[in-house]
Amino acid sequence: MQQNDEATRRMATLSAHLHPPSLQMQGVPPLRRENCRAKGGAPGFKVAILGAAGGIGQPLSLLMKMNPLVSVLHLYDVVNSPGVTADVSHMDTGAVVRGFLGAPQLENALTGMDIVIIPAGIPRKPGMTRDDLFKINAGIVRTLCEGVAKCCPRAIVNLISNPVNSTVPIAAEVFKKAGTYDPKRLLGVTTLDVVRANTFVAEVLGIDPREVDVPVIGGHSGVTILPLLSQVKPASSFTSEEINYLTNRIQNGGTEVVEAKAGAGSATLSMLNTRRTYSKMQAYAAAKFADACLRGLRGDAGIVECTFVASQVTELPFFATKVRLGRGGAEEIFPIGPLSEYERVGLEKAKNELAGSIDKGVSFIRK
Ligand SMILES: NC(=O)C1=CN([C@@H]2O[C@H](COP(=O)(O)OP(=O)(O)OC[C@H]3O[C@@H](n4cnc5c(N)ncnc54)[C@H](O)[C@@H]3O)[C@@H](O)[C@H]2O)C=CC1
Ligand SMILES: O=C([O-])CC(=O)C(=O)O
Repeated sequence: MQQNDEATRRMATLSAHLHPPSLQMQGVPPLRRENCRAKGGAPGFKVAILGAAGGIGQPLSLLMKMNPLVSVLHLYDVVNSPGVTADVSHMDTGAVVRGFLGAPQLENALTGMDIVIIPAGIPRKPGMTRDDLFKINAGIVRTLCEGVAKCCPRAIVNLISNPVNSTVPIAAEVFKKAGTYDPKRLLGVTTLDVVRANTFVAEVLGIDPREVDVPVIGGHSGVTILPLLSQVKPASSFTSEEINYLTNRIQNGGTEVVEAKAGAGSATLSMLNTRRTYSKMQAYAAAKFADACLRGLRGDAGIVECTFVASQVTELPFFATKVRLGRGGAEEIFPIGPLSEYERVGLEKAKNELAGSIDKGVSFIRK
């Protein structure tokens, strides 16, 4: 019996070689690819990246392929996913990689996934706001989330596509319509705001950024990005000049990169930040946030990250705060905590702008 299994596995491996991922994507269905997992490959989670051939998608695919918690990695895009898939699939790490190209292959890309990461959509050019991306990205996110609702309704969704303040409400409405909405499983990725805040605060304090933890609440655009400098760890005090400088720099970090790239896109590399380590190996853990979700799914205790999520901490239906990630997604949402007067003023501005962006997303689906 065991011999038969081994023979089947070898045949499937050979068949996979004769029909590599790039060919299968042209219509040849994968032949029992589950038998092609590297021998001894650890069991893990199934992750799909939608928009895998893009500026964020490509390095994210690389890092997810290196994440020991991932056993199956599906790379979907409307262009160039065969090349990215062939390339990434040659890495000698455990995850089995499969590629999917274009709308007819979306459902296969999504079926059975535990986590779906969505960086699909256009990025900003200088002079644009994130909201200027709504026209194109809203429709992209709607279609992809309809696929999620149909094919992997229990998956945890990490939504990266901008404007996050509107695309998360869009996704929620799509899932509500389909009857699959679980607010704990829909997470807008705001980790980059925390990453920037940690970096810029560390620069001011003259300490290692890995030792700094700055909660960033609200949303992911301009004044909706509200760093809580009064809650920085290690406990630190700042002059009002420093508070102004840091708040503005953190709120405009994305624009700083868009302008420096001068038309060639927005932040991609800093999206892939991680500062964790796995045993002896440096953790190439994709976006820090996806890795945190995977550790939550595994059942690790004490996984806390900021994310834009359905929430009751303010009167708004969505708000970014620290949450505890677990097997069910955002299992606990932490309160904002005590604010300085400067932050209280900032919170009102953030809520005003967020309310409009959330409504815009909701009406896009309800109209
Ligand atoms: N949440 C956050 O912190 C951040 C969000 N972003 C956002 O992430 C998005 C992606 O940025 P980049 O990777 O730099 O852009 P990019 O243009 O390099 O890549 C986007 C990819 O999405 C693909 N795509 C377009 N329509 C698609 C569809 N219907 N289905 C699947 N894939 C599709 C494109 O073919 C392309 O490969 C942008 O909206 C950007 O604003 C960027 C940085 C940070
Ligand atoms: O600014 C942009 O357009 C991309 C983004 O969300 C960021 O870098 O925070």
